[in-house]
Amino acid sequence: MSSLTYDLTLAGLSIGSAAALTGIGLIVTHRATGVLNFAHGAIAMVCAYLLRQFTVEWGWPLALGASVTLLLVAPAIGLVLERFVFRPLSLLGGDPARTLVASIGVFVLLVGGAALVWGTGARTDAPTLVPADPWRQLAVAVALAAGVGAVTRRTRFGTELRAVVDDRPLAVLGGVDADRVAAAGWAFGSFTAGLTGVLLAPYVRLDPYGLPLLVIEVMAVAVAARMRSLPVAVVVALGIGVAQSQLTRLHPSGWAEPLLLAVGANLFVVALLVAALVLPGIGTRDALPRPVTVRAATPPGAWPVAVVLFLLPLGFAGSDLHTSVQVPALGVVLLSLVVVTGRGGQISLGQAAYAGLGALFTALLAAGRFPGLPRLPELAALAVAVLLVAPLGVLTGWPAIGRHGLALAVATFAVGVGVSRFVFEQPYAVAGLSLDRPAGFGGDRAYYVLELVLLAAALLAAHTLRRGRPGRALAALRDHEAGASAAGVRVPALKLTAFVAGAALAALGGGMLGMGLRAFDATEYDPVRSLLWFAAVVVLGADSVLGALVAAALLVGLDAGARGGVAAALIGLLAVLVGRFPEGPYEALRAAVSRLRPERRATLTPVGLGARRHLRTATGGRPGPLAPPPAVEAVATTGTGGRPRPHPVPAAPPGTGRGSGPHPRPTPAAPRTGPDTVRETGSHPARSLPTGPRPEPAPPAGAGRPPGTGGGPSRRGKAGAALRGGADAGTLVARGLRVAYGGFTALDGVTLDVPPGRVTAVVGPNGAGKSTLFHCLAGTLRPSGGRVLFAGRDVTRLAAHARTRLGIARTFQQLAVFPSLTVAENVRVGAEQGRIADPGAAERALRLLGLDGPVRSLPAAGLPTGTLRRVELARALAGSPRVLLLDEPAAGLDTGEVSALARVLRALAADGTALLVVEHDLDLVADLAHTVHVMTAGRIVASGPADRVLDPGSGG
Ligand SMILES: Nc1ncnc2c1ncn2[C@@H]1O[C@H](COP(=O)(O)OP(=O)(O)OP(=O)(O)O)[C@@H](O)[C@H]1O
Repeated sequence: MSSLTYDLTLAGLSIGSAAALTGIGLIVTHRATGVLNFAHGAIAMVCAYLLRQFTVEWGWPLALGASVTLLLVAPAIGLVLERFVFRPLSLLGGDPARTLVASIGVFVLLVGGAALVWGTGARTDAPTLVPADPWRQLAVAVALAAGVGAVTRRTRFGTELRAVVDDRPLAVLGGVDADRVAAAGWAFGSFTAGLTGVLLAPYVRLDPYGLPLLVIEVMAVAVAARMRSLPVAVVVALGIGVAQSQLTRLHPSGWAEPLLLAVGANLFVVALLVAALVLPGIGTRDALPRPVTVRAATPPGAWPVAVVLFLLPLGFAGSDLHTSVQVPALGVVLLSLVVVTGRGGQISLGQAAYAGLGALFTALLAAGRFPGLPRLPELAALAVAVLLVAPLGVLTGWPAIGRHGLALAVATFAVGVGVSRFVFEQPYAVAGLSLDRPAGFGGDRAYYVLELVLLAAALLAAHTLRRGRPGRALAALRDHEAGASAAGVRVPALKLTAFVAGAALAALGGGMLGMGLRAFDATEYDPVRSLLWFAAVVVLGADSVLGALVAAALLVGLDAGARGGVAAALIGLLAVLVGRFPEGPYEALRAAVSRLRPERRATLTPVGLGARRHLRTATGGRPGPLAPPPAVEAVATTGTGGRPRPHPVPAAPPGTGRGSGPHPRPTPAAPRTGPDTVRETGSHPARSLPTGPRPEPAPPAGAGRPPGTGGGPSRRGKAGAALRGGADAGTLVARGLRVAYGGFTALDGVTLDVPPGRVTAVVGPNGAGKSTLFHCLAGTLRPSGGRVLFAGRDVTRLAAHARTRLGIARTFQQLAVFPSLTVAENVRVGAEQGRIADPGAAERALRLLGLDGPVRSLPAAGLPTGTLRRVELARALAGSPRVLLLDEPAAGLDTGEVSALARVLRALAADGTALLVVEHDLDLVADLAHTVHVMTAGRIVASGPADRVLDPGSGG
């Protein structure tokens, strides 16, 4: 090996060792606690500053300073974080979105705190702990990895750690002290962070922003190791380190030279992009699309106050006015996060990249340096820049389609870092670039007026995106992605739209910021800003436009007078605490105030209680359609105290499977109830829904309609009838469906028909494959073999939302409502995204399910299960479906509610809808279904009319 190669390899091993340490720390913390610690780099930076403080400022011996820093302070930071930040969150359910916000909060808090204490300037006198000897650094990293590996594999603690990682609740039940495991994970993770910081500090710029970012960039190492394997992390870290070092020998020429040089110098960033965007999402706990925030209530009178406050700077002069110029611009940037994260529920840690691109493109366009475009006046340049940046929103929108939680956080952060390193910091893009304000708006006051106009336009855009149809779809996406898809929301397209709109808004704000400062300054759009802005918007109520404006004013105002870092420290502190107040900052404050005034507590009824109170009023004393009729209610409360247990599910062919307990015998044919009956239920549902015995199976669609068809929910009925053409129009068919999970066959050639006008039921013991079949029909699972046909069309490869739009609606076994939306809005989502745009459909569905009283205006959050089942069914019906798939619709309902549900379902079948019910409650199935299929071990083992299949005595 030539001496240059050898030297470069050594240098690379040195960098790689530091990266390996970071990877080890991140993985250990993640494994012990499930938290991807974004604050890792900030802890490293704080420890580096502390060691410098002890040795350089206070003159301590290096060994003492290093011991105190690494063995006392660093683990103590981890323990404090575990005890006071993350343990309370894990007690609240350990929602990854909230722990992510908290870890970003810690990052921002430490960075802000360090800036406050040590200033923002870079230090070049950090003490050298381990001389620039790569072998020693490598030895440290390898020894640590080996030590952790040995502890994990060989000790009791390691067993406990693995138990907690596999299943925390189960481990706790088994006597493992999960808090102790988490505390040890945090202490060790912080120790490695500290070690990384003190090792790196002498060789890089030690400043509050740069070092943390440098450390967090090497997160690629841990992501590439799937947050699990320490040896993989170490090997990847050393490999990238050495490769990056060797690449410095290359001297490419030609047009690609600057880019290749940038890639060579930023190989960890390239690795982060690859690991975050190409590899599948990390971890199993990252796939929770729960909202980061709830709907924030706007305090009364807040808007007029905000308007006055935003007009106030017009009376300022000098530096105050000059500083104020940043507020509207930052407000616009933060509005982009309100749309993407607040309303759409999509974590975006790369928003500064879009803001920066907005400023950069504006500057390039105004300077006539944008390839292929002429020089433009400033305002036109800003407008064109917004249009150019908007489609780049797919850079983060595309990963969001398949990623949630942590995986999405890492992917968007990676994009932000990539843009920063490969565009903003490259001389070829930004050298000699200046940016002026539009002609006529050169002065601060005039420019501020222009900004207010642009802010108003951005507010209008944000308002449009948050209200009305797109706003409801976005909120549905945020609240329950699968539910939104089932309601017909085109989830992938909507995510892309949200990110594109977010990119456009951020670009506008970024351009305004650049013009305000009269320069493109890359540090204004540093990836750390993304984290700060994200935290600021989340803590001030992510779905609140006003919150974004307040955040902008706070961020600019706090940092203007005092030392830099105050705003970051405050926002960080709030972000650390925000998970404790899931109801939102304003509500938390209101609740706190109310605790001081006990006599007013009654007015602060929690949503659930308030909802119930309203519900009683909503039904006006008369039971809704799914509420028990009085007689049943009396039995339910005085008799068995609940509904009778369902019969055991038959596991064998007919004639042997039915339980011996009493059950309602399938009753003889009754007069058919026509759709008119259903319509009448709009006003008096409980009384006018068919209460008699099960109606005769309706003839197949197209084979003639019963009298009374002309009425309707009946516009729906008519539309449905018009669309139902031939004999199999509207029939959902499964043909030879096969699904295997690994080597286990869950569906083994299942074939069945779900014809219009009939209730088809699937029953079977646990694990028979009913849910798997249901998922194949609904489009949430693609079978490995067989086909799903609807109205003669092959829909096997069609996504869930596309099937909904064709007319295949579904409900969920676990409720899938949108808690932040009102009952009426929940149902409207179904009507707006469904098969046919029918403005009256939502109202009819609300009436049919008895949700048209005051309950319609209540948020779904906290309503009782019975009501929410009605909401879900109403949402499905509002899309005017031709097929309705119901997964255990009776789960959680009491006897009266089940009877009422059965009446509604019968009426729907009578109206020509095809119904498939997967149900454990055989009484309900016997009462409702025309055809029953019995499943066992992935196969249908018996099929036929309900009375024959379910009743052993009937000799079927
Ligand atoms: N994602 C999965 N990975 C591996 N196995 C799975 C998965 N989902 C289901 N299974 C297995 O496939 C089989 C069928 O499951 P499925 O949930 O479809 O049954 P089911 O009849 O709906 O049961 P239940 O009535 O309990 O809901 C079961 O043995 C289950 O353990």
